[in-house]
Amino acid sequence: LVFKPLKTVQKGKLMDLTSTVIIPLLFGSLGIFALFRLLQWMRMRAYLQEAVVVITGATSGLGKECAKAFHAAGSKLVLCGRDSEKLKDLVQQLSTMTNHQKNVSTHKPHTVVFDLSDTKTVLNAAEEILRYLGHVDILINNAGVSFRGTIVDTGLDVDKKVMETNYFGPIALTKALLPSMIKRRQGHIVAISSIQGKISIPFRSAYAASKHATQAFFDCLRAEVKQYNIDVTVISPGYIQTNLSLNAITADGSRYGVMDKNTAEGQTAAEVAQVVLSAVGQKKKEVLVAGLTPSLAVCLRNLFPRLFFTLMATRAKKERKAKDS
Ligand SMILES: NC(=O)C1=CN([C@@H]2O[C@H](COP(=O)(O)OP(=O)(O)OC[C@H]3O[C@@H](n4cnc5c(N)ncnc54)[C@H](OP(=O)(O)O)[C@@H]3O)[C@@H](O)[C@H]2O)C=CC1
Ligand SMILES: CCCCCCCCCCCCCCCC(=O)OCC(=O)COP(=O)(O)O
Repeated sequence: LVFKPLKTVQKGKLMDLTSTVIIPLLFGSLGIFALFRLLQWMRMRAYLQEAVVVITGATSGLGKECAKAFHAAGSKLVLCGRDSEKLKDLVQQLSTMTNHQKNVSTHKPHTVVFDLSDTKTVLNAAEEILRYLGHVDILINNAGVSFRGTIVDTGLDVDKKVMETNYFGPIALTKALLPSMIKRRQGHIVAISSIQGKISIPFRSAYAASKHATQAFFDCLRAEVKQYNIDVTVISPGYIQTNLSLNAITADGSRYGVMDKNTAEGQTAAEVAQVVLSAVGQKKKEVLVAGLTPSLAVCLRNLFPRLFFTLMATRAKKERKAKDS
C-alpha cells in the first residue's frame, strides 16, 4: 500500500526530469554537435579552396582519385607523374567533371612530369612548380611502388629502387619545397604511407621498410616544423583496389603482374581519397584507413609482439608451401 503511491510519485518525477532536463539536454547537445560539424566543414572548405595542391602519382589509383576530390574542392592542382599522356588525359577528364559542390570554382591543373627515383628530376620539378605557382600550400606525397619477393633472392638494386621511389624521392621533393613553406610560415605536407609502415608482413621487405622509413621521417618532420606553422599528415591505408600489386617489383626487378585477392577486395580508391581530403582539410596528424584485421594487427604488433612474430612466421611458412606446391 505504501509502495504503490511511492512508485507513482517516482514515475511522475521521472517524467518531469525527462521533459525538463533530459530531452532539452539531448537536443541541445545534438544542436551543438551539428553546429560544430558545420563550422568544421566550412573551415575545411575555405582551407582547400584556392589552395595550391601538389599530388604525386596522379596518373593512377589513389592519386587520380585524390586529384578528382581536391579539384572538386576548388584546389589549384599540380599533377605529377611519369607519363605526360596519362596526365593530359586526367586534366581532360577533370575539365569535363560536373561539380556537385555549389559556389566552388574549379581550376585547370598544371602538370609536371618526373620520375621520383631520379633525384635530379625531382629537384628540377620542385623548381618548376615554384616558378609556375610561386608557392605550394599542400604537398601530397602519394606515388609509390610495391614489392614481392624473398629477402634472400632479392638484389640490393631492387631494394634501392623501392627505397628511391617510396622514400628518397618523396623526401627530396619535400626538402626542396620546405624552405619556401618555412619562409611563408605556412604549408602542409602529406605522406601516403601504409599499414605496412607500422607492421611488416613477409615477402614485402623493401616495401615495408620504405613505409616504416616514411612514417619515421614525417613524424620527425612534424615535430621540427610545428614552430613554422607547417602541418604534417601521415595516412596509413590498408588494402585499396588499385594497380599497386600488379605494378609491384619482384626479386629480379620484373613486374609482379598479379592482382592480389586482398587488393581486389580492398576499399575503393575514391573512398580512401575522401578520407584523405577530410584528413587534410582537418589538418589531422595521423589517420589509419583500414579494416578490422589490419587495425588489430597493428595493435597486436605493439602490445603482443611475440604473438605477432609467431603469426607472421606461420604466414610465411604457409605462403612458401603454397608457392612450392
Ligand atoms: N593499393 C593499396 O592497397 C595501398 C596503397 N598504398 C599507397 O598508396 C599510394 C598510391 O598507390 P596506389 O594508387 O595504390 O597504386 P598505383 O599503382 O595505382 O599508383 C601508383 C602511382 O605512383 C606512380 N609512381 C610509381 N613509381 C613512380 C616513380 N618512380 N616516379 C613517379 N611516380 C611513380 C605511378 O605512376 P605510373 O602511372 O607512371 O606507374 C602511379 O601514378 C602508394 O604510396 C602506396 O604505397 C598504401 C596502402 C595500401
Ligand atoms: C585478433 C588479432 C588478429 C591479428 C591478425 C594478424 C595477422 C594478420 C595479418 C594482417 C596483415 C594485414 C596487412 C595489411 C597490409 C596492408 O594493408 O598493406 C597495404 C598495402 O600497402 C598493400 O600493399 P601490397 O603490395 O602488400 O598489397
